[in-house]
Amino acid sequence: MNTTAIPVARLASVVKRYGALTAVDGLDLMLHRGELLALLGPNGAGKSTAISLLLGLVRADAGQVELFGQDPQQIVARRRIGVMLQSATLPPTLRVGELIRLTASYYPAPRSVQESAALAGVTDLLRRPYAKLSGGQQRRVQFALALCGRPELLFLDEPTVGMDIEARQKLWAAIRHLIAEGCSVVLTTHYLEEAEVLADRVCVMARGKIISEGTVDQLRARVALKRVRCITRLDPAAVSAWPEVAEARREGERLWLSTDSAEALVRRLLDADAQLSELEVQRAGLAEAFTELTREADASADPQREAA
Ligand SMILES: Nc1ncnc2c1ncn2[C@@H]1O[C@H](COP(=O)(O)OP(=O)(O)OP(=O)(O)O)[C@@H](O)[C@H]1O
Repeated sequence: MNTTAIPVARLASVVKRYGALTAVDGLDLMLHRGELLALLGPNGAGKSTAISLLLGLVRADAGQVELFGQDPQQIVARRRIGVMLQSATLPPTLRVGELIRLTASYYPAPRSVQESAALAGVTDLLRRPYAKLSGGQQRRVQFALALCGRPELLFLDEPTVGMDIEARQKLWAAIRHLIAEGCSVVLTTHYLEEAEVLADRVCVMARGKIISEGTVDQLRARVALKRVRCITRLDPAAVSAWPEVAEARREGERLWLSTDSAEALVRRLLDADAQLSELEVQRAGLAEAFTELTREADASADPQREAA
């Protein structure tokens, strides 16, 4: 059998309910080797539940869940993954080096402690007790633990929360290194910039379903919004009432506008303020695309989902 053709992870028509609440509602998701999939969505969209299903931590009420073509509760499947969840409880008195050595011992062909520490940028912390580290340092250690088993699939649930920008960029570089080695990654994040920098594919979830899927560029293109910026005396409250304007706000001396009809808006702005200057028109970023997509999903929401 050609094992490379088997998806690394697969959810097919999966449903997960908590009482009357349907947290995951007929979800289809496929991850291939060497791919980084970013799961985005507002709080409560079902991202962590989807990951818990793939990790075998919760059982689906309906549908199929597979890791490397197997039940995620099989130990052989679990030995091929690395996990960094939102909250980690680790023995506080152990030193970082001891934690990495202990975690690596569960895997058949782990990286050395030195290699794991270097990849996660924690070499200088190896002799420090875990409990004495800062939040951002603990997050980096958790990343070292996730990668020390040389996983083929890495789950990163909000990995860079609490990290400063330098630590975040180092972690992004390490993730790219792992991807280049053939590792697959499922990433959830609220930092859209993170998905923009790393993701091959983005799935936007809302209310337990995928509402949009594609590359960052495809998602941007699907939402026709453009961003218009200028220096003007016009009042954002008045401008936001114009039909061409989706959103208006002032930042310093600049007016920021989102629009799906940039040409008409620019014409109207120039008519309304002859002194207007430094006019710029750009495609929307992932942040705007994401807000717009989830707003559309909310507008067509099924009121039965949260019938609890
Ligand atoms: N163990 C549980 N018991 C009851 N309800 C739960 C449980 N876990 C999750 N839920 C509910 O399921 C829904 C989806 O939650 P989930 O944590 O998967 O969302 P999320 O997209 O990961 O959100 P966030 O971005 O806030 O982490 C939410 O309404 C949540 O309250």
